[in-house]
Amino acid sequence: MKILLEDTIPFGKEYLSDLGDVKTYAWQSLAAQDIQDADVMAIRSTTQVNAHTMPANTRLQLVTTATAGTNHLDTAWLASQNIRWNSAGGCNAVAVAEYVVSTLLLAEKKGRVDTSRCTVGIVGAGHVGTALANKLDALGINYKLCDPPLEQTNDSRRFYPLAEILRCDVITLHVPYVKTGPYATGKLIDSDALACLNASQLLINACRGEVIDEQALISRLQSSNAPVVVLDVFNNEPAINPALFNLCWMVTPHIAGHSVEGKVRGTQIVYEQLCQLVNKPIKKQLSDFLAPPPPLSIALTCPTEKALSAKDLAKVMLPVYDVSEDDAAMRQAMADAIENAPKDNDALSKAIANTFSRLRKQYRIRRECSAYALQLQSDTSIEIRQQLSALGFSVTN
Ligand SMILES: NC(=O)C1=CN([C@@H]2O[C@H](COP(=O)(O)OP(=O)(O)OC[C@H]3O[C@@H](n4cnc5c(N)ncnc54)[C@H](O)[C@@H]3O)[C@@H](O)[C@H]2O)C=CC1
Ligand SMILES: O=C(O)C(=O)[C@H](O)COP(=O)(O)O
Repeated sequence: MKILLEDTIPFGKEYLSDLGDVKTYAWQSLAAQDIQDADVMAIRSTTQVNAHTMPANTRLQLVTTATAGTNHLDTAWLASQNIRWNSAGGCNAVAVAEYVVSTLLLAEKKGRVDTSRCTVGIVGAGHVGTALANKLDALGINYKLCDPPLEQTNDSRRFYPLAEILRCDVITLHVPYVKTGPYATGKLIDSDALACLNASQLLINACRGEVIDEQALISRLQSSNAPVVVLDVFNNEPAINPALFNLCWMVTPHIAGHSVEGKVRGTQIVYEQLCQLVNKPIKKQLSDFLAPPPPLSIALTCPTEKALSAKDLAKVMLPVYDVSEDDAAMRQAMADAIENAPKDNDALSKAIANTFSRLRKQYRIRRECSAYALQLQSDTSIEIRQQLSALGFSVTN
C-alpha cells in the first residue's frame, strides 16, 4: 500500500511505515503524480481535497484527515470518485477546551469576566463542546449548551436557542463549518447576532472563521459598546485580514487544537484506521511516542479550602497553557511580516499567509493537563484534589 502523508502529521512515518510505503509532502507543493501513485492519503486540514486540487480517476481508496474538522474535504466529489474518507473526531477536543479555559482565566485576571458568577454559552455540544462542559463542571462555572441537531436526538442534556446563548457573559463557538442544509453554520454569527452583543461580553471563536461574518465583525468592533473578541480562526486562512489584529483582544494562528496530545491522538486514530484497512493488529499507542513532562510543583495560596480560588486556578492552569503567549507571538510575527513586506497588497497578503502558516507549522510543544503530575502541599484538601483530577491532572503529594 502506498501512503501519501502530509508532513505536519506528527510521528506519521513512525506510526505508518510498517503498513506501507510512506511518502511525505508539504501541502504547498502537493504534486498530481504523487496523488496518482497513492492508495491512501493521510492529511491535515491544510490539504484541500476537491475537483480543483485533485486529479480525477486515481487509484486512491481512502483519504483520511488527522483532524476533527472535515470542511477541507469535498465529500460529494470523493463519493463521485469512489474514494472513501475518514477523520479523527474528538482527537483535539481537550486541547480546544483548555484553550477556552485559559482564555477565561486570563479574562478574569483582566477583570473582564467573573467566573464565580458568569454563564458560558457553548454553541456546538459535540466533542469540543462536551470536553469544555466537563472542565466547567469541574470548576463550578455555569454554562448553557446550544446544539439544535443534537437537540433532535435522544441527548438528555438541556439545550438553549442561540438567541438565549447570545445573552451569556461568554459565547464560545464549537460547530463544524457546514455550508448548506437546515443546520448550516456559515455566518451563523451575522450582523444581527453581533448587534445583540455588548462590551460586557466575551466572544471566542475556535472552530472555523467562516462561522462568523468577518466583515460584520469588523464593523461591530469599530462601533461603540463592542464585545471583547478572541479569534483562533479566520476567513480565508492563511491569507487572513490584518485589520482584525488590533480590534480583537487576542488572536492566535488556528492552534487551539494543537496540543501535542491533540495532534498525536489524530495520528493514532489514522494509524488505527489504516491497520483496519490492511487487516493488521494495532500495536502502537500514544504512550510509545509521548514521554511525560517533569511534574509541576505548585504552592497553592489557599490549599485547605473546599474549592480552588480563581487565583489558585490560574496558578495551576496558566503554566500548563497561557493563550496570551500565543497571542503575543502571533502579533510580533505579523508586525515583523507587515513591516518587512513590499508595500503592495499582493505581497502583503503573501507575507501574512506565509507567517500564519509558519507559526502553525513551527508551533511550540504544548502539553495537556493530563500529561502532568501535580505536586501540591500535603494539606491540600480532598475537594481541591478532586477538582484538579477532574481537570485531567494526576495529583500526587
Ligand atoms: N481551532 C482548532 O484548532 C480546532 C477547531 N475545530 C473545529 O471545531 C469544530 C467542532 O469540533 P468537534 O466538537 O470535535 O466536532 P463534533 O462534530 O464532535 O461537534 C460539533 C457539534 O456541533 C453541532 N452543530 C452542528 N451545527 C450546529 C448549529 N447550526 N448550531 C449549533 N450546533 C451545531 C453538531 O450537532 C455537533 O454536536 C470542528 O468541526 C472544527 O471545525 C476542532 C478542533 C480544533
Ligand atoms: O481538527 C481540526 O479541525 C483543526 O482545526 C485542527 O486543529 C487543524 O489543524 P491543522 O490540520 O491545520 O494542523
